[in-house]
Amino acid sequence: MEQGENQSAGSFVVSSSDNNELEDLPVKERCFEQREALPGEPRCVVCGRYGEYICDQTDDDICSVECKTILLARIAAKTKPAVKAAKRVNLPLGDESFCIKDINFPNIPTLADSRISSLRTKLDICVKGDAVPDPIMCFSACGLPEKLVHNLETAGYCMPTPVQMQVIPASMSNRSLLVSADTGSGKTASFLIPIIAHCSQVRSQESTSNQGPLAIVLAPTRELCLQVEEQAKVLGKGLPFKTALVVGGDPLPQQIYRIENGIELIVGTPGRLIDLLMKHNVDLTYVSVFVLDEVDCLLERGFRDQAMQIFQSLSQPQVMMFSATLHSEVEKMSNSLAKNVISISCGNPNRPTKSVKQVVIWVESKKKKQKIFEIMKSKQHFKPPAVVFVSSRVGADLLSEAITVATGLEVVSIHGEKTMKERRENLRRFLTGEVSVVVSTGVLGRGMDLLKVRQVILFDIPNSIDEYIHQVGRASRMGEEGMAVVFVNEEDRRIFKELVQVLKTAGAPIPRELANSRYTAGVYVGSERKRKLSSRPNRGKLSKIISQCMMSGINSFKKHKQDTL
Ligand SMILES: Nc1ncnc2c1ncn2[C@@H]1O[C@H](COP(=O)(O)OP(=O)(O)OP(=O)(O)O)[C@@H](O)[C@H]1O
Repeated sequence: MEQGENQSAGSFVVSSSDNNELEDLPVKERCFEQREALPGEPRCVVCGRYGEYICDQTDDDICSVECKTILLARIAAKTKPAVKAAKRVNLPLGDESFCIKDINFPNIPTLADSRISSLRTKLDICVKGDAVPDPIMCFSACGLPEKLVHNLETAGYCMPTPVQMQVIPASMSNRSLLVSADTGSGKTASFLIPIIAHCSQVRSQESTSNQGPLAIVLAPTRELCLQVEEQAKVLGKGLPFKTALVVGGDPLPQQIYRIENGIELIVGTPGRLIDLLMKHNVDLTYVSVFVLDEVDCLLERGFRDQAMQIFQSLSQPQVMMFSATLHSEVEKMSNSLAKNVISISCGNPNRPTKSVKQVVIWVESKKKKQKIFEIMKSKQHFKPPAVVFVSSRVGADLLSEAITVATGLEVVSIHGEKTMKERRENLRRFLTGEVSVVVSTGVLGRGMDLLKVRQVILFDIPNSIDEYIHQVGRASRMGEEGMAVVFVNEEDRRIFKELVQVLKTAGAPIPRELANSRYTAGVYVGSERKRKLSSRPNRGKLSKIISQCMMSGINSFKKHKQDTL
């Protein structure tokens, strides 16, 4: 692993020398003090961390006194106790401190403030706001329904990611949230888990015959909505929790029919949801949670009015806003949507995730096609499955055909002009491994969890550095290492300054033409870059790729009209 890479995952991983040191230490009191289990090592049966502590009353491996208490409580109840859902409370104004405790295990002490803040530092979590609830260390620690905890385990979620550790308790205390965290860090589950807990609690307690939706998740693309709804169904399985997908391209009557038959969560794109609400009378009285996923995109011109219109039809819901890229304007706008918002930031938002190696190649537009063919024909450089991002719909179709002709690879394209059926089918073929390359416009750039993808190629660099961060992020999930190959030339000068900053921060090589361009004037790319380069163990390989890729190509590849999300 290269220096500085894989920090978010690295915070949980210890080297074997750290390992020996830790094993001599006394029994850990709290589960977060324990390290992650290395492959083949015993795991704590409660939280999945290293199970170093053997509890006398059982043969199970346990990591700490905290998890021992939980385990003993479970044993005492003979079977696993039915976990009661946490009560959703409205905090009285001026309340100084509030902490989510596991109501099933009240004997577990809460941490002192100083230890909470050192825990947050350790997890790379920053919070802003009044009385922010403490982070949780395991899913069973904040009163989630037992079935939901079971579904999480089945999905392979042994323990929460840092963003989930902080967002879940904050959300369950009914507060509105503005959350920024790295791409691929688990933001989706961080809002779905509290939504599912809330919906199933309401439905199991409800005496009225209300079957209207209780929560709405808005996202900017159909594919992202599809993915979020799919994940919601997996996590909510077996609970009184049904979902409706409201996106364009699918028949509206079916969506209406589904909602009329009773659902808890609507996942939709703003345009189609507005359309549905105008044409049909959906009772939104009980919608108490409103999520804006990719909020910076949803509050941009184009989506903003629609998102606000939907928000205004709700009665003071809890608002949760998420993105890997957030700036001050969004923060200001978020305050107009909700009061007393908690801001949570995890890892390194507003930058490409450290897990992705960025290889920027200076290549003239007319040589781009030849360059991508060279990469895809090279066993060394091509790491399928791969996503290729382009700026136009026509470009996506032309390039996918050209790659097939030049390399023999089967390639599909996805963009806004295809029918929903085609988009679904092409995404399915790519995700199931039937085809190894997808050429896409920005529609796959944000939020898409393309699990096996470790390589993205930015054939056309996007218009903004934020979209760049999201597209690069498709090459890594949960801290897995990936690579982004980025084609750049003078035509992309609008983004040069920010791109150079981003590359400098990541210690990535900067092509000579980019470093010397007058459009990067004012951005220092001198010795610091050299120092960073020389400390990278793979620099030989990287510079070889760059020099190879700088060799020329063939025909021009026309830019076509910009695709919109
Ligand atoms: N606690 C967990 N344990 C294991 N895997 C998890 C956990 N939480 C989420 N994941 C997995 O991590 C991957 C990334 O999660 P997710 O798509 O929510 O990231 P994200 O932060 O929304 O990224 P992006 O900003 O790119 O949308 C998914 O495959 C998800 O299933």
